[in-house]
Amino acid sequence: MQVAQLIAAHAVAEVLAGHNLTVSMPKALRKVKSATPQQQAAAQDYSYLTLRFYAESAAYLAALTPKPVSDTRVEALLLVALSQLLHGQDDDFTVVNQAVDAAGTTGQRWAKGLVNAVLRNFLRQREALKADVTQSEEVIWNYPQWWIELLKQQYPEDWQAMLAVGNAHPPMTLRVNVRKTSVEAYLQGLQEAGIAVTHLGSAAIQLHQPLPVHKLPGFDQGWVSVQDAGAQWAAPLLDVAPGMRVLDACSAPGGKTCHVLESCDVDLISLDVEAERLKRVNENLQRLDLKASVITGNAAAADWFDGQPFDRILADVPCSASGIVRRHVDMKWLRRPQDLATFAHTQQQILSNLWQMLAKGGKLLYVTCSVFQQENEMQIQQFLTSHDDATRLPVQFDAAILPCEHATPGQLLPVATHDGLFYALLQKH
Ligand SMILES: C[S@@+](CC[C@H](N)C(=O)[O-])C[C@H]1O[C@@H](n2cnc3c(N)ncnc32)[C@H](O)[C@@H]1O
Repeated sequence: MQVAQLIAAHAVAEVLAGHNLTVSMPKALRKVKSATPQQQAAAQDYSYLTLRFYAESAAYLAALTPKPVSDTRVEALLLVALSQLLHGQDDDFTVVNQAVDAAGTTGQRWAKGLVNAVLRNFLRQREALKADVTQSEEVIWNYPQWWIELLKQQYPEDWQAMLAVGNAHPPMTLRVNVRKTSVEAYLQGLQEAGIAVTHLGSAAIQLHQPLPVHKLPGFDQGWVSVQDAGAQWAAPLLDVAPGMRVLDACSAPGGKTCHVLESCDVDLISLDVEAERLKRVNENLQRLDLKASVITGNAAAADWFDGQPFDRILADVPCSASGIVRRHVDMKWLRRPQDLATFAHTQQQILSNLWQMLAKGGKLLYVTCSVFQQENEMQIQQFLTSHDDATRLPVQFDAAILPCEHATPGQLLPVATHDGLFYALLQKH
């Protein structure tokens, strides 16, 4: 899998230079056109592994090299191999040999010798180095220190569990499209296909092992979608009724838009600022046999609005994604503490603008996939102080319907069965 290590190194180097993995990975795959699907999948796994345990691998690398590695791709290759040696499944000597071969293709003549020396020294000195390397919290938890401090301050009881769950593999959860089939019939189909699952409640079914979607019974026919169980709270909390005029203001790729439409016949506008991402909304609507008006527009502006107030508005606003870091492992290293104020400002602008489009008596559901209170509770408190026509309604997570462990008012903390999300329901009077 030297090819896989090389692709992962390309992707990791890009992330460390400040680019998202969702952009970096396809770019890295394009660089090595000869990669087989198996090598591409392994490259994806290696890049996730490396970014999940980046602080630890980087600390070992610093301890093993007297000065920083001058070539960023060779440095990334070493980080990939060290992560595999620390946390991967492959045999140590295979990892080292493949990394040395991969180094030979980087065009740096010194790279093979360096990679060989660093990795073999690691295998020899691993135990001796461990005590020095694993001193800091950054290395113990594999998060930046500011992130650890913020969670400690905001969640004194739960911060360790939250950090640990963010480093675990995310679950793959399905949502049955109850317009096309029943949950019972779909569970039966999964059993017949030999796919082991747990029915979490309502339309949410968790796979014991992730699968490519096309291997799921009826996926192409729209019987089922992939959606985290925590995200499946949005549609019921929005409390829609037939015929209502509904806006999903930040809708792409359309998970919540489709869930709302599966649950009720409403007149729904699916808005997003990114036209490219809206293509996914259209694909999902088509696959699931659902209808919405899909519009490109800015939720913080009104140039797309026809002046008819909405009965319900879903504002699943852009955020730090700190509640879904196990799915976006690059975010731990790309986010900066000052980003929270920027997100909070954008969220406030979107919220205030959408509020004007809500009918009297209407409800707005504010959602983030963040655990940071600047984007959540503090945001809503600030909104309520400046909008005296707003009442906050209780958000009732009923564990008998869907899992909601560790829920503080509106805040689902990330746990094994669901992501970390925040919900606030506001009514206009
Ligand atoms: C958390 S994602 C939404 C996920 C979606 N609700 C779902 O369930 O599939 C946030 C979305 O907000 C969009 N967005 C960011 N800023 C926006 C703005 N000013 N107006 C509208 N959409 C925006 C992003 O393009 C992104 O698709």
